[in-house]
Amino acid sequence: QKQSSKTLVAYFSATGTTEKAAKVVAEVTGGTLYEIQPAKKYTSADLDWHDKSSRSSVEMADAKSRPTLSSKAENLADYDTVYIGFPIWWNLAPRIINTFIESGDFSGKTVILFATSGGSSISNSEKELQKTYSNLKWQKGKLLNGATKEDIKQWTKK
Ligand SMILES: Cc1cc2nc3c(=O)[nH]c(=O)nc-3n(C[C@H](O)[C@H](O)[C@H](O)COP(=O)(O)O)c2cc1C
Repeated sequence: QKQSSKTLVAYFSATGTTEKAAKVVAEVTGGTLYEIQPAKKYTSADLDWHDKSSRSSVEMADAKSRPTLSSKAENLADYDTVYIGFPIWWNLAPRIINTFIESGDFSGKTVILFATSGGSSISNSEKELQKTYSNLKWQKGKLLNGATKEDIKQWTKK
């Protein structure tokens, strides 16, 4: 178990889809699964993207929004590869992903994104995070909509 502790699979999931993908990523990489949890869980009203005043809309409209984590991020020192998974919101990563990245020391670690969405590709979310945190050692991420365990195995091998 010791050598497998080198990969962390951190994910945020509001409705469980990204969580399913994250579990497979952790399984095939032998990584440690870690849920990024907001201090205040998102209700379905919070997730209503048709409502401009819903919590998710307000957060996504504000690039500086940093929703609070329920606990301090996992001790990153043990890991050299960190996968970060999220649902795509507004063609971006939810702001809590920014909170997570800013709460830990990722220097020297390989950071790899994955996401699920209703159809949007990961490109814009990835581009924006890579631009904001240009000091990190990024490796190409992947949209895992409908990905099988075999697909994920092939991708994580690279
Ligand atoms: C607030 C909000 C905004 C969303 N914006 C997008 C979007 O821009 N593009 C897209 O393809 N899907 C969008 N979705 C759909 C989610 O990305 C998709 O349902 C995802 O798989 C949910 O993952 P989860 O169950 O892990 O939370 C949005 C969902 C929510 C709640």
